[in-house]
Amino acid sequence: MNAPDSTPRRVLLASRNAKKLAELRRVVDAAGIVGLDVVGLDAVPEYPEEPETGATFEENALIKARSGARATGLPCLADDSGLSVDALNGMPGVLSARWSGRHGDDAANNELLLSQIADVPDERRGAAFVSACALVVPDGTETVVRGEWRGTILREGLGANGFGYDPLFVPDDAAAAGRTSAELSAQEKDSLSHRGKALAQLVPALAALAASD
Ligand SMILES: O=P(O)(O)OP(=O)(O)OP(=O)(O)OC[C@H]1O[C@@H](n2cnc3c(O)ncnc32)[C@H](O)[C@@H]1O
Ligand SMILES: [Mg+2]
Repeated sequence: MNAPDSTPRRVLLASRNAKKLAELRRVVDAAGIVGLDVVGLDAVPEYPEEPETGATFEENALIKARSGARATGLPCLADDSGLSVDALNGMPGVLSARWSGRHGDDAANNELLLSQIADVPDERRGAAFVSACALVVPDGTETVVRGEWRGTILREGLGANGFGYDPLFVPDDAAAAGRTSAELSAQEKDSLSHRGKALAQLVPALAALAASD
């Protein structure tokens, strides 16, 4: 067991998306795991990142977590996530970050998505945010989990919190009370979101890591 005064175990969160990174860090911190020191990519020497070529969120999360663990020798946690729209057969899916052709251009991605489903009636505007989170430990242990968050896509954006497609997404949950994900507080989003649900399943593996030598 890790004695309370022993050196905390460093864990790398491998994301280049500052807002996603903040969510990952918040949820891991809120889990209150004693003995973990969660660091971002700015705390480690730069390493070449492999392209996210996987066909699934799980494959991409593993690509990111494996390359971080291999390059740094640290346990590495990565998220691959996106929005799967029913009327688009699950797209943008793994292409969510670059749907408009410009990686990370949230406004352009949202605008393109809205135009693509402009003719889709309200009752068929269902979608799910999906997050796969992978934890890879340099000894070879790999854990991959998935969380999903169902909701409906609006016809225009509302709210300024969160990131990505949040202004367009009204969660099905009664607790959201018809607000978009960009109108929820950080704590409300974490308690309902795909990322919150995925990370909750990783807490035992993270706790085991913190307690290991
Ligand atoms: O790969 P990293 O470096 O972590 O950062 P990224 O932004 O490229 O992340 P992904 O490849 O996983 O793509 C995720 C995209 O899906 C969308 N997305 C994921 N989670 C979201 C959320 O909670 N709210 C809104 N949009 C989200 C958003 O467009 C993200 O850029
Ligand atoms: Mg990415």
